[in-house]
Formats: sequence, structure tokens, C-alpha cells
Amino acid sequence: MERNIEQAYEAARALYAAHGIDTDKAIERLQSIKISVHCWQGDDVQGFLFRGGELGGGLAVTGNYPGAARTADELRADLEKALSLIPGKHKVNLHAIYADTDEKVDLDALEPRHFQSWVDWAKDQGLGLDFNPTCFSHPKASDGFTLSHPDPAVRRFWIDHCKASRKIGAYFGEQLGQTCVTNVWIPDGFKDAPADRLAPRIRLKEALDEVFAEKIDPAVHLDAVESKLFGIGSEAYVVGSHEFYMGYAIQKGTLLCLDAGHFHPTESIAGKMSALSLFTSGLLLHVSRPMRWDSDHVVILDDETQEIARELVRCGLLDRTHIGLDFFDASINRVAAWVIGTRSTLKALLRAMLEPADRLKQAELEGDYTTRLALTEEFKTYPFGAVWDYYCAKSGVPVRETWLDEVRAYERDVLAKRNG
Ligand SMILES: C[C@H](O)[C@H](O)[C@@H](O)C(=O)CO
Ligand SMILES: [Mn+2]
Repeated sequence: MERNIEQAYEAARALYAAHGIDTDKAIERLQSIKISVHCWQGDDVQGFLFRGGELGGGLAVTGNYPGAARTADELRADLEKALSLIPGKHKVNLHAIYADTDEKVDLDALEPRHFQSWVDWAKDQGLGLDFNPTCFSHPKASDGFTLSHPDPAVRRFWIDHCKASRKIGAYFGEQLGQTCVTNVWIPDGFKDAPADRLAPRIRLKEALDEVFAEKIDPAVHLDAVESKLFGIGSEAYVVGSHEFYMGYAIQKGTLLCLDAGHFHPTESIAGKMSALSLFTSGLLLHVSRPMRWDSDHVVILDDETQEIARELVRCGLLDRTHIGLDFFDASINRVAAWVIGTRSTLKALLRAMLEPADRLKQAELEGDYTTRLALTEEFKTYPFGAVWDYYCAKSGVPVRETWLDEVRAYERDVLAKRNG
């Protein structure tokens, strides 16, 4: 390790130690945290099952940066490159459309064997896997409804797909010895004001009950449900709203997924976590960056991400929260997008671990809001960057922006050679 990195770390360690904050312990803790890195940033949510099809479900990816992965091998190579530039051991989050098979198989007939190459790769790389049924970008979802569809035959198809997805998730968990979270998100909703808000929700509840009917060992597999306020084409009404899934998760014991882009623009998921922790079995986060709407921008170290990390640390939620990423930006290098989003999320967590949380809570209890505000502000310029640099160096990944050179070299040698 470079001497100046060590020296800066020693100075930072002393500054934090003066407040009773152990930087070595914070690093150790950060090292144990797994971020679930979403595969779909690598190919603009295309997948491999129905290549060339339109992206559905009201999702939109803008940009035409060259080098998107076209095959599972390319996507894995890109993920490997990104993960080699991120400290720690993490998970990869797959959607069902990322099945790696030559068979012509529809979503309702998917089996674990269609994902064997992913499992072998994850084993080899020491990674965990998470999973998602893909309830969009399919002819049976073209009218905007899946699990809550009024036609029982269409509903049946999506129920069977979600059941198949849980089996695949359970296989991941068994094979990899790491709990797999399978998250159900559906786009169902109306563009304009519905005449009946209740009936689709009754159908969705019944469909989910059937999907989750088979019990799976929670050590290998956990279910999550993800709400959304609105989507493109479902501006007026979304069947799986926050209230719907909050109720469902609490009643049925599934994880509740909070996507940072799925609420009103001024509504923060950080503000919800403490309350939900009292009533849910756990949370899944989709850390994302909405800009004016659910635009899925790459996560950065902004106030919202910092506040999410703070809540995880200060409320002691790290052990029961699964942290996933969800963004897709095709206007920049896609490997860089993963690196920026994941490193920023980890930085936010480290920074939160290096705050004088006990002191702040004590000041608050005593009604000393002056100290609370003063310390909060002063700690923003404490040298957490020196601790982060040291952690990166110690983990054998590039320090500061030097990772970009590696991405540029990969772009030149690999990504630029892909066309079509
Ligand atoms: C690919 C989607 O982003 C993802 O499945 C879902 O989590 C979502 O956030 C939809 O807006
Ligand atoms: Mn999401």
C-alpha cells in the first residue's frame, strides 16, 4: 500500500478515535456488507430470452453508449470487470429474462437448469445471486396487466412464471449457500382514472397468495414485493401500490421492497425504514436515483443515499435489510455505471458508520439540538475519504478515480469491439 494512503488513514483514525469511533471496526463491518448488483444495467434491461423485443412495463432506458452486453458471457465478463473495481464480496441480481439457454422456453416454463451457467459462474466468483420474475416485455403483458389481469388465463401464465421464479431463486440459495431474495414487481395499472380500484387489487392479492403458497426454507430463499407510485402508462393508478404491498408484506411475512424512485418526488424511503422495521420481517432496498420521476439514474453519494445509509446504521437495520441497486443508464459506459453506483452506496454506508451516532442521539435526548446540528455539519468534512481510500487499497481495488483507467482500457479492448 502506498505510504501516503496509510499516513492519511492514520491521521483520520486519530480524529475519529477522539470521538470514540473505531475506523478499523467500521471497515470490518463494511467488508461484511453485500450489495446486490443488478445485472440489467449491463444491457439496458434487454435480457437474452426475447432479444430485440421492446422494453415494456413502462420502463425506459435512454442513451446509446456503445458496448452493451449481447450474451450472458459478455454480461458476466462486464460484471466481473465492474466487481474487480469495487471493494468487498457482493451479489448479482438477475431477472428471469437473463436465462442462459438455447431452448425456446417461455417465462412460465423456466427451470433452474436454464440458469446453471449463472450458478456455476457465481460459485466460481464467490458471489451470491438474487432473482426477479420478469413481468414485462412480453406479449402477455402488452396491455399493462399481469398478476392482476382480468383474464384468468393471462393471470395463470404470470402466476406460473412467479412460481417458477421462486424455484429458481431457491435453487440459487441452495447451490450458493447464500440466501437468495426473489423480488416480485409488476407494472399493472391504468393510464387514466379507474372505475374500480378494488377488483384488480383483490385479483393481485389472490394471485400472490397462490404464488407464495409453497413454503421455502428462509435460510435459502426469501420473497420480496415491490410497490410503485406510478409508471409510464400507469400514471393514474398502480395496482401494487405502497399501501397494498405494505399490508401484504406485514400480513404474509414477506420482505417489503422499497425502491427509492417509486414514491412522490419529495418522499424519502429513508424516512420510512424505521417505522417499517417494527412491523415487517425485513426490507429489500432498490437504491436508485429518481430525477423528477422514476428515471433510474446511477446512484451517487447524494443526500438521499446518505440518509438511507444513516438509517440503516443508526437504526441497526443492516442485518435485516437486503441492499440492492436499481438503475439503468445507457448514456454512459455501463461498467462505469455499476462501479459508480456501487462504490457510492458503499461510501454512504462507511460515512454513516463514521458518524458519532451515540453522541447525536444523546444530545437529542437531552434536547440539545444545537450540538446535534453542529456535530452533524462538522462531521460532513471529517476525512472519511481517507478511510475509504485505505479500505480500497487494503481490498486490492483501485484507489480514488484510478478505476476509470481500467474501465477505459476495457472499453478499448472489449466493449468497443462489440457492434449490433
Ligand atoms: C427492471 C426494473 O427496474 C425492476 O424490476 C423493478 O424493480 C422496478 O423498479 C420497476 O420500476
Ligand atoms: Mn426497483
